[in-house]
Amino acid sequence: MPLRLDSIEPDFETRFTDLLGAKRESSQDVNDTVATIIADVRRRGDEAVVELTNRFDRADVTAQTLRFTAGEIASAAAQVPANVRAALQTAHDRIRSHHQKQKPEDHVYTDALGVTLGSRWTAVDAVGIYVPGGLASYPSSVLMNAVPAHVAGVSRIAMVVPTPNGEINPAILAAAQIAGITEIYRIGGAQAVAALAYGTATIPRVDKVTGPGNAYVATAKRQVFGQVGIDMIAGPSEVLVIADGSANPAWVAADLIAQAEHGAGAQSILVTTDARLADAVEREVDRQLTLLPKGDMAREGWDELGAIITVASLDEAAGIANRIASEHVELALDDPQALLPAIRHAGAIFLGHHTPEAIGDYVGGSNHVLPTARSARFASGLGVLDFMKRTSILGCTPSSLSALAEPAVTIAGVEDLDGHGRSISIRLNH
Ligand SMILES: NC(=O)c1ccc[n+]([C@@H]2O[C@H](COP(=O)([O-])OP(=O)(O)OC[C@H]3O[C@@H](n4cnc5c(N)ncnc54)[C@H](O)[C@@H]3O)[C@@H](O)[C@H]2O)c1
Ligand SMILES: N[C@H](CO)Cc1c[nH]c[nH+]1
Ligand SMILES: [Zn+2]
Repeated sequence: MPLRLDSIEPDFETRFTDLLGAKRESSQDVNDTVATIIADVRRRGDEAVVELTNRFDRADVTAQTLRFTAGEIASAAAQVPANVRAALQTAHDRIRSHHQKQKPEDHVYTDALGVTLGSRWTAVDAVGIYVPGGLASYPSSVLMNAVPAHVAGVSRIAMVVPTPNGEINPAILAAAQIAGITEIYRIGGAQAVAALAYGTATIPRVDKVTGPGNAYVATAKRQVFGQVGIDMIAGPSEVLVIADGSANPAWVAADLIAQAEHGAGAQSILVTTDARLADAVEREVDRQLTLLPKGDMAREGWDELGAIITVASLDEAAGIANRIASEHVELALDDPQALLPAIRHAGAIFLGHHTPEAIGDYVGGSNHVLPTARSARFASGLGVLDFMKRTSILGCTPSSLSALAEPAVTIAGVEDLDGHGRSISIRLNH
């Protein structure tokens, strides 16, 4: 049973706070397990990666087979039916055209004192993209990671993907082929993140690791941050649907189930102004779960972390959505534009009855790698800028240096850094 809350109940705040705390990206157990795995990979390199991969994925790899060969990629991709390839190509092209619009421009100008100021964008040299593959397989996540990296101009893209029982969905490799990825390793979990961050004999280290994954992957990214860059914490999926009486309960239920089926830690929440809709959606979820092959997994998620919250107004619904800061927020309303400005914290917002979140997972064109676990309060979804960095440019002439010297030397003095002051004053009148 999902949690049922009504904002007029006296204990609402306490129960809502419990709900906010319920979805923890990583428990102490996961933190400890991940720290041990990372330390092991740093110490023993390939040997640890192979051992952990065979233990967690039952994959039967050796250091020699960690990397897919060009022949393996080509023959797996060739097995993919033409309609699947065409669908992946459509997704690729739409993601690419949207992400091309995110490319930032350099700018340089000279201010009134004659100081040249500017910002220059350059790509990260080498990135590791994580494609999840434990409970489900995600060809779409190959594209969501690889396309913005290419658009940014990254020269080396190394992809990792777990192969449970030694198997890979050929569509993963077809997506990689479409996206032009050739360096692919059969590894997942914390050991893959550690190998990318620290490097092994077989897997050269990268500068940044991106991509979604389960709690082990999200925690590993958190732990290697600093050694490498990371995009964000993109852990188990979430959706929050804001609906009023205009919503179709069957459609809302289908969207809640779609996130719950991502498995462990996935969370689906409905916030509605209409008590009758709340009851109808709860009944619909139960009915539809019996129709799905993966209904059991989705039911587990719905029972464990699902919630239906009844509120008095759409403004109140927006306030609750902002406090939860969900990965996805759907506005299942006749006039979604009216509420849009009020939603400030969300990884992605889906407008109106005809925009199910799943269309964004695949072919909408926007990125599905999005911040989870309330990190949308401060983080954004994956995009071209995640694969670039900005360098500032500064240039003084003799006269602009003279004009700025006095305040600069003064500040150096109050910081008691005379060497700084001297490096400025030594140039004056030259
Ligand atoms: N936020 C996003 O943008 C986004 C996008 C797509 C998918 N997702 C999420 O990605 C996740 C994919 O999870 P998944 O499990 O299917 O694949 P995964 O690739 O993330 O994780 C599989 C790996 O987890 C590790 N693992 C599993 N159990 C372990 C244990 N007990 N100890 C140590 N390591 C262990 C193994 O190494 C395994 O290879 C889902 O939670 C889904 O919601 C998020
Ligand atoms: N909803 C997931 C997180 O945004 C992404 C995904 C990929 N495939 C299906 N769903
Ligand atoms: Zn999804």
